[in-house]
Amino acid sequence: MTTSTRGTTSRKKVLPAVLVLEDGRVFRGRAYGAVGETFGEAVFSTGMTGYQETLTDPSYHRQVVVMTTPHVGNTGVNDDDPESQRIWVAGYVVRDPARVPSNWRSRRALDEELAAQGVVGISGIDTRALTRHLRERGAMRVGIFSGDAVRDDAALLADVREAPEMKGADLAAEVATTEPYVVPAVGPDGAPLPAGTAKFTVAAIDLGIKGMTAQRMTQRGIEVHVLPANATLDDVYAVNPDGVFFSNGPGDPATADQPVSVMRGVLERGTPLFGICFGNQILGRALGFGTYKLKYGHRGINQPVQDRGTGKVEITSHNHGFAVDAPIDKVSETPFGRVEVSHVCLNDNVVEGLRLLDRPAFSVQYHPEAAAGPHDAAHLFDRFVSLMEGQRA
Ligand SMILES: NC(=O)CC[C@H](N)C(=O)O
Repeated sequence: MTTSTRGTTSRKKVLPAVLVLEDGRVFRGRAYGAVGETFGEAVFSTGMTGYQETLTDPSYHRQVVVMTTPHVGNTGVNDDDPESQRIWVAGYVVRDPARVPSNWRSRRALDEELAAQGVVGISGIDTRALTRHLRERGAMRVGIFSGDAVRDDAALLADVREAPEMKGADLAAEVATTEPYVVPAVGPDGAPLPAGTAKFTVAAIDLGIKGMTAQRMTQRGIEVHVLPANATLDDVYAVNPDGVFFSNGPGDPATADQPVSVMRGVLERGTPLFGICFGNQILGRALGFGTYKLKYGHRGINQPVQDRGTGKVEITSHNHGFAVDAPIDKVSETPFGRVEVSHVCLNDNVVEGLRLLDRPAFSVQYHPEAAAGPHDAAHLFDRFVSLMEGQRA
């Protein structure tokens, strides 16, 4: 089996493709995007819109994303919506791709973009049947093969079963920046403020950060110092931060020992702290809770989450396959004081947020930055600002 997961040849004509799940189920369709072969964890996303944001979210590294919405690519690809510099999904599965993209911002067709970036996909399969299968059996390894990569099913299955699993995968450093960089705060007109004039400085540990997350902070007068995934506590305090942020990211949170130890140092010092998604799982671990793999995860932009403090329900954007194992009905005592589960998913009672009662720290498992998704939870960035203001008062 080749170790490459990226195809190279772009599609000139309709070529056959086959999707093989590790439990032996096979779907036959057409090549979509790059032609070749790819492997990853098969997961489904229920987002009806926002495919560009999904494709470029670094948390999807090594995952093959199945879209439950049948029509994909209708608005083409623009230069405004990517959440990072490239497409990160390992493969892409759609039912019925747009034949003619149409939108005023569109620059290219989605299948051309996938091909240009070497991302192997498949179209024309029954994505409802595939989604129901993953829902029954759980997320599992998958391969997509097209063009010359199509061989007999048994050989393909053997290759799929050799691919690495998501459980135990340590991936943040593979997607995060290797060099620190600064995203300047912006004024009301969106223009960057001169260095040193921002209201707050935040050290953001990049475990796979999305572009919109930094923007939600810079719009609130925060100068964001993005640091590599392996940043130390000294690196964090070298930027003299008012607050520390831990981002989303790919892989199994059980492997993220370095960020967990940095976070414990931040909690000890009592600096305001906010975590999103992977950052929520890291806060869970820093407090002494475990994490576990969900059967098929939450992915999409229409997931109902309840804030247990206010009782309010937010419709939120999700992308997680792991979750924090904390009791949802009681306040827990931890080495950093009392903590409550602040948010739960109404579909399955999974922990969606943590809040410390004795320190200025909180996190959510979902995506308040949206992109794509509703803006119901954007106020959480204001909560982070309030914690930093409170620390100054
Ligand atoms: N978006 C994220 O940060 C995902 C976190 C983690 N990789 C998970 O799958 O649960």
